[in-house]
Amino acid sequence: MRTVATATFRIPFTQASPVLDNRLPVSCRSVRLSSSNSRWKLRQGKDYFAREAKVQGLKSRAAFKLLEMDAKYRLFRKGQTVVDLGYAPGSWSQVAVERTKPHGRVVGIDLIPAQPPKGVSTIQGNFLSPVVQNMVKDYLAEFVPRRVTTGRDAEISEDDEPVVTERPSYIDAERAESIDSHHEASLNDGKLVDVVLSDMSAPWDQTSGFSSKTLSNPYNRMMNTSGMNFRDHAGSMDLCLAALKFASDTLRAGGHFVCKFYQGSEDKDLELKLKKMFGKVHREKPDSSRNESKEAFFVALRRRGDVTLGDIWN
Ligand SMILES: C[S@@+](CC[C@H](N)C(=O)[O-])C[C@H]1O[C@@H](n2cnc3c(N)ncnc32)[C@H](O)[C@@H]1O
Repeated sequence: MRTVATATFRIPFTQASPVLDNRLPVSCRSVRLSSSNSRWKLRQGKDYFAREAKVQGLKSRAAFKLLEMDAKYRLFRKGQTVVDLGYAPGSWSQVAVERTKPHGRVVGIDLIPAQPPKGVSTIQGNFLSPVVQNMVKDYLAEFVPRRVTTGRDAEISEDDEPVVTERPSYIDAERAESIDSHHEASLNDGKLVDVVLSDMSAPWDQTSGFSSKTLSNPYNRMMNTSGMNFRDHAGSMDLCLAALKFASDTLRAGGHFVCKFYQGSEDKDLELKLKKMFGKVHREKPDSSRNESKEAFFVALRRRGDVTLGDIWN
């Protein structure tokens, strides 16, 4: 698998951009009023994270949201399998490739066609469709090698803190390992994914610029909120629930789940569901997420292997 050429990403935690000048030149002011597209471009130009993404070769400023969450919760490890739902244009996938190399696997799914970032396998389709979800599962079953899990060995990485325990006898250790690995194998049956990410949000319908759209620069079709809070909230709940169902089928015990949502009346219910399936659940609003946006993220850590969808849906 190919890997991203960019070295390490820097995470700016403080919004160091200078105070923006409201007194724009007349030409800019007229552009500002002309179309939402131009407004978006103008805002991106002034945005610290958007500029920094360009400098660091990241596909979009969204990368910094995931980098912040990873810095706080250590979501990734070397060699993991990551599924990135709504990956386009691909900055989260870039982060996942970087953090899981070498030997990591990143699979991205998106509605719209986009150039996959280096090292990422992608599927184009509507993730709300069961056909597309099955396609992703088939892809994983075919291309992700089953991890040979011997007791706790497979979970230990060099990042883990050393744990000092009393050594059991050889026979006890063999017996415990066999029980552990059988139990774990049955819990992880068909579950091949270590981290499920979802940054999905419904793209705007494209109304202009059809002739100038390219695969490598699809971003302005992905400006993602309708401006109607309830519609954005309800749409994001559907996408999060689809992502959670998928995670329930594919995420290994101990795996992590991150999903974007637009805050509203139903997010508490989603949080309760997540709390039943994961050891710890955090609500996050990263510094790089725009203040004026109602977007936020659930970071759900350590999937409980014995909890199924039936247990959390009441
Ligand atoms: C904010 S963008 C994701 C940005 C991405 N995380 C990055 O870092 O580059 C949201 C993406 O979700 C995708 N999306 C929305 N609904 C979807 C669905 N039902 N199935 C697949 N992708 C979807 C959109 O096409 C869009 O590309």
